[in-house]
Parts: sequence; structure tokens; C-alpha cells
Amino acid sequence: MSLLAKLDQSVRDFGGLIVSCQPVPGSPMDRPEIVAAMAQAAVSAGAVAVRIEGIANLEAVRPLISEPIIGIMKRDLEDSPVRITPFLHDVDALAKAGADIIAFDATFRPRPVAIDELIARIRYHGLLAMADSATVEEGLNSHRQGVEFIGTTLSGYTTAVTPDEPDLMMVSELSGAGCRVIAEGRYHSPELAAQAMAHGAWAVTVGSAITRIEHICQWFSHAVQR
Ligand SMILES: CC(=O)N[C@H](C=O)[C@@H](O)[C@H](O)[C@H](O)COP(=O)(O)O
Repeated sequence: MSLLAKLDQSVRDFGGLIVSCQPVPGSPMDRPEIVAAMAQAAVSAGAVAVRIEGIANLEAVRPLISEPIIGIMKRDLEDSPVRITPFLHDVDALAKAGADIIAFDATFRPRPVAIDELIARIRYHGLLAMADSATVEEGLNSHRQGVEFIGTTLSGYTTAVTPDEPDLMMVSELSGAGCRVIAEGRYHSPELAAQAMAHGAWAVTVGSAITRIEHICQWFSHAVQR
């Protein structure tokens, strides 16, 4: 059975939770062995896949879990706002470190490497692709190019203001157009994640609400101010 067919089966059997194990950069939690422990804990509790940033973290996680890993590389570029897996050598390094799925910034913003070149490189390694999109048009563009997973990851992050709520409309529109949608971005509660599924998501990626202790603490800390 292909990895895609297996994942479809896992989502049917166990539900569509993907956990992004990305600590706050520079946090005491920002260590490969802790990221690996987070990933193990997530899959032991029902996550069907994990999303991991960076080669050191990926290399730490890979030997410890058999569930699919969505690999990304984040970079801060001087001449482009694109951060997630901008380069072909990022794809090569993620493939070598054991990613099953490689996610990349699929926005229409100025970028160092064209979207179709990134997709071709992911295919060269025989891996599945995920398009981190900010708009429906961007998601559909990658869908037309055969990208298996269309993420709402970047909705709200290419505009001046980031809303508090996740973009459920984008989930509905992309799933209505036949995309395998991964709802991602600001799904901070089980209720919101369930709403994504009700809006047609194939799966939901949750990051901060599960794996960023500082964010979760701030939410509670603000809630208990006198
Ligand atoms: C915009 C961007 O760079 N998003 C990143 C993508 O990998 C991560 O920082 C997010 O944590 C991830 O998408 C999950 O989202 P949330 O943490 O809201 O559950």
C-alpha cells in the first residue's frame, strides 16, 4: 500500500490529528531530544503524523517513530518573505534526514525558487508534498500541480494583521474544490479542530496548543490576571 493510501486509512481509523512539534525558538524546550519526545508522546496519544522543523530535529525524531513525518526547514531570508523550505537543497536535506512529506511555502510572494521546481525536487526524492498556502488561489494552484496535501498554514500570516480565529472558510472552499486539506494555523482548542473537520478538512495540524508551553502558559497567565 502506498504511504498516501496508508495515511488515508489512518485518518479514517484514528482521526485527523497531526501534531506540529515546533518549540518556541530559543526556548529551553528547543532541543532535538525534547522535540523527539514530543513527537513520541503525540503519536502515542493518537496523532497520525507529526510536523518537524529542521534537520537536527528530524534526525532525532526519525528513529523513534514509524508514523509519517512532515518535514520543513524555516529560514529568514533578506530578499524574500518566504520562510518555509525555500530552497532545493532544503528539500534534499529533509529527504536525506527521513521526511516522508515535505511542506513548502506555496504563496505567490517573491521567492528564490519557483513552486514547480520545489515540487519536482520533492518528486525526485519519491516523497509526498504539502503546499503551505495563505489563500484559496494559492492552494488551488498547488492542487492543480498534483500536490497531495493543501495546508491553510499561512492564512493570516501574509497580511498586516493576523486574526485570532482560524480560517475555516478557506478549509471549506479548498475541500469543496476537491483538495485533501490540512487545516493548520490557530486551531487552539479541540472544538476548533473539530470545526475544521466539519468544514471538510482531511486532517488538522495543531502546534502551539500542544507543543509550545510558553504560548499555553501566556494564555492561562492572562486569563488569571486580577
Ligand atoms: C505561520 C507559520 O510559520 N506557521 C508555522 C508552520 O510550520 C508554525 O509556526 C505553526 O506553529 C504551525 O503552523 C501550527 O500552527 P499553530 O501553532 O497555530 O497550531
